[in-house]
Amino acid sequence: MKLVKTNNELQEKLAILRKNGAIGFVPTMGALHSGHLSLVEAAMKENNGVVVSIFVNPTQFNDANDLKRYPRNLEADLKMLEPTGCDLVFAPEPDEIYPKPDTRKFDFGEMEQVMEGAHRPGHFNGVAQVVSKLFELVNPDRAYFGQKDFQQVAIINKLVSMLDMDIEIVPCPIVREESGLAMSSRNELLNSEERQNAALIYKTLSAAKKQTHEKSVYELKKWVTETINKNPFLDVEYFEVVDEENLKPVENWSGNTKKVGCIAVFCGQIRLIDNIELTNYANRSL
Ligand SMILES: Nc1ncnc2c1ncn2[C@@H]1O[C@H](COP(=O)(O)OP(=O)(O)OP(=O)(O)O)[C@@H](O)[C@H]1O
Ligand SMILES: CC(C)(CO)[C@@H](O)C(=O)[O-]
Ligand code: BAL
Repeated sequence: MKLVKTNNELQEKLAILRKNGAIGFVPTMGALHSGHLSLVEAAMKENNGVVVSIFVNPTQFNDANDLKRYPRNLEADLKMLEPTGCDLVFAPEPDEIYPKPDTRKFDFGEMEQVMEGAHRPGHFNGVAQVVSKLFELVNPDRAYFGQKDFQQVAIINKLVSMLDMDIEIVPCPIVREESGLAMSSRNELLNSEERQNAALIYKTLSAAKKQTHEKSVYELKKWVTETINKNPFLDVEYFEVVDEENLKPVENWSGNTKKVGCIAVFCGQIRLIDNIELTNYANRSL
């Protein structure tokens, strides 16, 4: 495993790696955990060379405090990555990615006007700026993204089609702590009491999944929000039920496409997201 910090070094090593065959790419913001490692493992299975990037991208943060306190620990990240056998770790400084300010504006239409897009203005524009830049630099055959960031996967799919990039986007399942809490770098910022209470988020989503036959979408949204808000550590920012394919909020359970419940919850100062597939009529034997 080789650490590279500049684009020149990256291109030099990539030229050698590419001779072996397909390149898999895992973009991250570091503070790695088993969720990230599952993406790297998937990439290792399906490609001949694997590149992981570690870059806390300033342009996707809509909250300056969130950026300031975002956990960073390159040394620990490299220790975690070593046993995966990945080939290259690209950990650039901001100037390497943004030699001049990136003023590009991406238009994802309605897809970015809900959930994370609505509550984190400019977030997906920043994600698109950095991911398109990283895709240009790494030029991978496949890129791996976690379904914890459910809306992000849809945005990235749209990005590659908008930019006509020949990159397969591979969505990977959510990895959870034993308590059910979705693994997230931001979990490191929770104290132990907060972390214990945050487990209620997934517990409630799992219980909600069992109630779609007896509650309307409206009733379920109300129940999830009230159940979580009863916990003094937690404050729901949104719980939305959307169509898996177009991310449009749905008002009833009908239709053939999957419905996904997506949530953002403040646990103290820390904002956590999670989601669960609520219905899958396509696979249900009626
Ligand atoms: N629990 C998880 N399971 C699967 N994939 C995950 C998980 N957590 C993060 N990922 C994925 O890892 C990639 C890098 O994410 P990122 O570095 O932002 O980590 P993170 O844990 O999501 O951090 P945070 O949510 O605190 O920003 C993204 O594609 C993200 O969806
Ligand atoms: C894709 C990504 C690495 C871009 O900074 C980030 O949004 C993330 O970690 O999910
Ligand atoms: N994993 C999403 C990155 C962010 O919260 O900015």
